Amino acid sequence: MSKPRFAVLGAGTIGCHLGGHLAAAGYEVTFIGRPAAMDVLRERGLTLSTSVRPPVRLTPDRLTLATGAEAAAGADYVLVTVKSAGTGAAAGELAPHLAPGTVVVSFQNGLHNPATLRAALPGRTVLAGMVPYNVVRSELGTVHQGMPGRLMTEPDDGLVAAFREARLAIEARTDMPGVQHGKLLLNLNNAVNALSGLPLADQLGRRAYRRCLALCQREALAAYRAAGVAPARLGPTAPGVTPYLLGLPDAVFRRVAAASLRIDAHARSSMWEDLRRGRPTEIDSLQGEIVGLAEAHGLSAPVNARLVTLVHEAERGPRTWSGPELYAELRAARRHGRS
Ligand SMILES: NC(=O)C1=CN([C@@H]2O[C@H](COP(=O)(O)OP(=O)(O)OC[C@H]3O[C@@H](n4cnc5c(N)ncnc54)[C@H](OP(=O)(O)O)[C@@H]3O)[C@@H](O)[C@H]2O)C=CC1
Ligand SMILES: CC(C)(CO)C(=O)C(=O)O
Repeated sequence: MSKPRFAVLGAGTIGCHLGGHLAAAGYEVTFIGRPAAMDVLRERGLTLSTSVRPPVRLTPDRLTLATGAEAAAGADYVLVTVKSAGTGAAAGELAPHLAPGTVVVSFQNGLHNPATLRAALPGRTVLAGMVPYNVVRSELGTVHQGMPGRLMTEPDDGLVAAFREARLAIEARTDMPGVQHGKLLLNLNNAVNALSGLPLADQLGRRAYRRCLALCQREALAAYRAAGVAPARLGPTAPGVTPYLLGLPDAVFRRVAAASLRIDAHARSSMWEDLRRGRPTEIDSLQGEIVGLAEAHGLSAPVNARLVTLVHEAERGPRTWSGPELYAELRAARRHGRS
């Protein structure tokens, strides 16, 4: 049987990581991205690095590069890896070109991307996917995976087989809404990390920042309870226990969380990368979701709301926050119920 063909719509950090592994394994992959990003790949090729394996280098002649969604025509699988705010536009661009039966997989953070794609792409199969680990663009043409982890997707045998052949660990899940809500709890750290300006390992090693995340997660868990949402357990601890662990002193936390904190020194949240590049962030799809969910159920989420405000301020002019400063700011927001 012939190998399935792939297209990646949104060939940035995650798109290059996923598409690059598939291309390295001999799959036909069309990378669709912005002209400037595709120029870099055309000149430098693509390097996939980690701290644990030798890098994989794809020379430019091994990359099929495009800048328009029409290049996805003929793909069996289209991996959507644009930021959440770009999903509606990407879906509209794909719609005229995808044959019935094409499988579209959202490997994005946030809760609503698969639904947005389904609404715009009738007759195609849209699957929710999830990337649990961090990838950063460490230098031009290089994407670096900074921690281990297993991708997740709604079941599709062909997709799972191809990813596994490409050495992308992946698990088929039948509870993707729970997975997405569990991932959102982890993504509440994106804002804390972005405002800290620190690598993830360093930031998570500091109790004051972890306490900021714990405040966010407590509000989120209350909103989930009110909404009847059961977040999936994605790590060694149950979501309800995590805020407690986050508050432990540094030395104790390091011992307890050692297994889940195999994060190398390069790893940063995708929101940090957005702020660094002067791009809008996904804050409205992360903390913003918690604020909306809380309000819809008669609750408030002032800590998450304050972070929405702080990150929008940082989009206009970055500033970094020390852990104690940010924790004091968020506690004040909680006390006064303000954003
Ligand atoms: N990076 C990470 O470690 C992780 C990211 N994720 C999630 O994965 C998703 C992708 O993130 P990431 O890879 O970091 O984002 P990037 O911004 O690096 O990549 C997306 C790329 O797609 C481009 N793009 C947007 N719309 C289109 C379009 N219509 N046609 C062509 N290109 C387009 C963007 O350009 P432009 O900026 O000009 O719009 C950008 O270059 C997000 O939802 C993120 O939260 C999940 C887990 C980890
Ligand atoms: C992996 C994680 C949680 C943190 O880097 C992420 O999803 C992101 O950066 O967007």
